[in-house]
Amino acid sequence: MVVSLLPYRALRSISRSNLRTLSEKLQGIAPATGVSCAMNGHVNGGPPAAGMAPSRGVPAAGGALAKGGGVDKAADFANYFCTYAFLYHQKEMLSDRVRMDAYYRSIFRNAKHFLGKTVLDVGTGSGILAIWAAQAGARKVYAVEATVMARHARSLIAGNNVDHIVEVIEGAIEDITIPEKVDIIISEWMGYFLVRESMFDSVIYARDKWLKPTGIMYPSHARMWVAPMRTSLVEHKQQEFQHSMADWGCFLQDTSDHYNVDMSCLSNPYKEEQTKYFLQTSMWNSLYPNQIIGQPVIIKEFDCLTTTMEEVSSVRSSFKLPFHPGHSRLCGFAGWFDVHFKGSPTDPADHEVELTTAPSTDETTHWGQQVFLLHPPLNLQDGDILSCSLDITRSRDNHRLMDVKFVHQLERASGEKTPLITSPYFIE
Ligand SMILES: C[S@@+](CC[C@H](N)C(=O)[O-])C[C@H]1O[C@@H](n2cnc3c(N)ncnc32)[C@H](O)[C@@H]1O
Repeated sequence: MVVSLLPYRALRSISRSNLRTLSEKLQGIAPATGVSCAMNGHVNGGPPAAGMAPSRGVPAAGGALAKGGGVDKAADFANYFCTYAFLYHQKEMLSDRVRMDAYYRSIFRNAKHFLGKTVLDVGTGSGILAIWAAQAGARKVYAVEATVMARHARSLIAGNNVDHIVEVIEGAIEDITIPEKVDIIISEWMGYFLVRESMFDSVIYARDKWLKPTGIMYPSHARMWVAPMRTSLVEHKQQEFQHSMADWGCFLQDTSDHYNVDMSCLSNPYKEEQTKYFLQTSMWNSLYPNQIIGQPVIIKEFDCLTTTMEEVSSVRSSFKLPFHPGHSRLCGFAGWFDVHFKGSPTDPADHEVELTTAPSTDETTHWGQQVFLLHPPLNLQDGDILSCSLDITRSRDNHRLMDVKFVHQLERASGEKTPLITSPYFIE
């Protein structure tokens, strides 16, 4: 397994401008392997350098799906769970102040929900949410963690004197059993653009099996957002792609001259591979609000109490993106999410709390935003509206990664419509 030396979560402690510079540098130096963890880490992790394990959940290429279509548990464990077993990785999440403050406030400002209640923490990691639930007055907390991080959680929980309340259970939520149904399910399950990692599945599974009919979900709601954006990354990625193809040309020549083999029949598959890697894979970025050039729209809302597996496994949405006046170029789309802690309809929160991962100058999160670049960018005129449909499904080879299809068309103020464009992307 590849362990990240400079995981991007750690960069929370680096100033925002340094983070940007580092991100850009690293995006420029990683080799285009086209496969494996290195590719995932480079493209999506933004800051992590080539060969480093990608960040949140780390699904590597290589497939977590078994031949029959079900999840291959061993591969899933090796590809997805592996990094969550490292303290450095948990520390990066624990250092995300926006994330931490939101969960902390949601629990302690709504302590009435926890007082004397039973709680299930799905994916307890270090045990932080379970500890807070106990400190807020829970009678019993079941803290379930699939990886050996469960052992660290156990000692952290004992070290904070709540081991008489919190019981750590090492195992996947799908495989374990607890002796009773619970009043609250708490979990931090959100991946990039909300759905990457597919961990919400496990929370839904836990809810359907272990939550009392009167139970409450923490968080209770989640939303996915999309907005039009501008960025110089379009040129940057185009240049990288052109360099890579020029290098392929030299390689063909050298191989022919020195080794007498004509490799040109591989040119098309190579180009396809590089196109996917440089131009079609969405990127992690921490955008400034002024890079958003139109009104963000909510493309999907989930009520965590009622959402089904089917609803999360494929997200389809049609929407219109209006632009702020004065922008002449659309470089792509930014995607992010927020979650809310509102309690339940029968037992609403005293204090609703929001955790947002929207572009911000100071309230940045380790999730950042996912950027989907347009190659080439679209020329805009004032009054244009982009009519879009978005289709997010799970990757055929790895259910924790996503395939995205954007279909879009400009509607001019004059009523004229440009041809429909279909752009495929991959969230890796
Ligand atoms: C994003 S981390 C959150 C950790 C901790 N709750 C926090 O907020 O800092 C998600 C954790 O859930 C665990 N996890 C993911 N899916 C799980 C499953 N199906 N069963 C048990 N644990 C799971 C991962 O190993 C990881 O430690």
